[in-house]
Amino acid sequence: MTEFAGRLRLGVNIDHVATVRNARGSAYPDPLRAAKLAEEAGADGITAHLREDRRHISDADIEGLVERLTVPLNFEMAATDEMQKIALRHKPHAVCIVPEKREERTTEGGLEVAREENRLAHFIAPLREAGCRVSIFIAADPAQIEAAHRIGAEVIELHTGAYCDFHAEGDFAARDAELDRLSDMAAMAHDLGLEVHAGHGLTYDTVTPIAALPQVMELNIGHFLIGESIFRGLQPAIAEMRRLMDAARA
Ligand SMILES: CC(=O)[C@@H](O)[C@H](O)COP(=O)(O)O
Ligand SMILES: NCC(=O)COP(=O)(O)O
Repeated sequence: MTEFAGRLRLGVNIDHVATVRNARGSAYPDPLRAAKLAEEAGADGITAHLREDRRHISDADIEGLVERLTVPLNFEMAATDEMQKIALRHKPHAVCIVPEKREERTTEGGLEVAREENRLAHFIAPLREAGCRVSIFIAADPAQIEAAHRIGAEVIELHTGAYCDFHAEGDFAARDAELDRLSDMAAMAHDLGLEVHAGHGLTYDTVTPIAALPQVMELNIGHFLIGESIFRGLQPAIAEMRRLMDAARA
């Protein structure tokens, strides 16, 4: 394993605890309780996506996380004035800028940084000045990585959704080709001085090759872990993901 491949951090995304809560409009299950359990289970951070439509995580959830977490909060948000104001109010450890469409079921594709470099450079500047580590959620595309670097992002998070989807569909040739692209982009981003993260759709079956990429410093994983927690509990589900990540780096 390459000398810079240190301990790979796990960010647990708790969006879909809120999805279950919102299904009935109840107060339970509480995403903050899940976050605290994830902390105890060894999560290195918590990720939460405050969507414009609040379909899962709410403004109150973010306030509770900011007040109660003892590990870093990675606040996922669209590049809108509303979300920028919320981020500047809370000043989370990290902000990850993600593409968002109300009609989507989940994040589709990466942020088209190259298409709106000037706007995004001005958008992230106050977040960086506020001390937030700014990450850009992008597809494995060199133009997007170069643009993320030019606008001053410190981190890029590579979208692993296509890789995971190809695996689930049994299209292993396409999966392996996407994995090669992710590997090449991780190396390119690292060589530019960007910190490299990855996430979306990762499961026990797909995490190992991504965790083995030496430039990747953090994985953000949520939907699968929350689903798996129904059967084995949240902390054991996290522990197994942690075990697989560590084994990939051994
Ligand atoms: C950006 C990303 O891949 C996820 O972290 C994001 O939270 C997906 O949005 P949903 O959780 O609404 O699917
Ligand atoms: N940015 C990816 C993330 O936070 C979790 O994505 P998923 O595991 O819920 O698909």
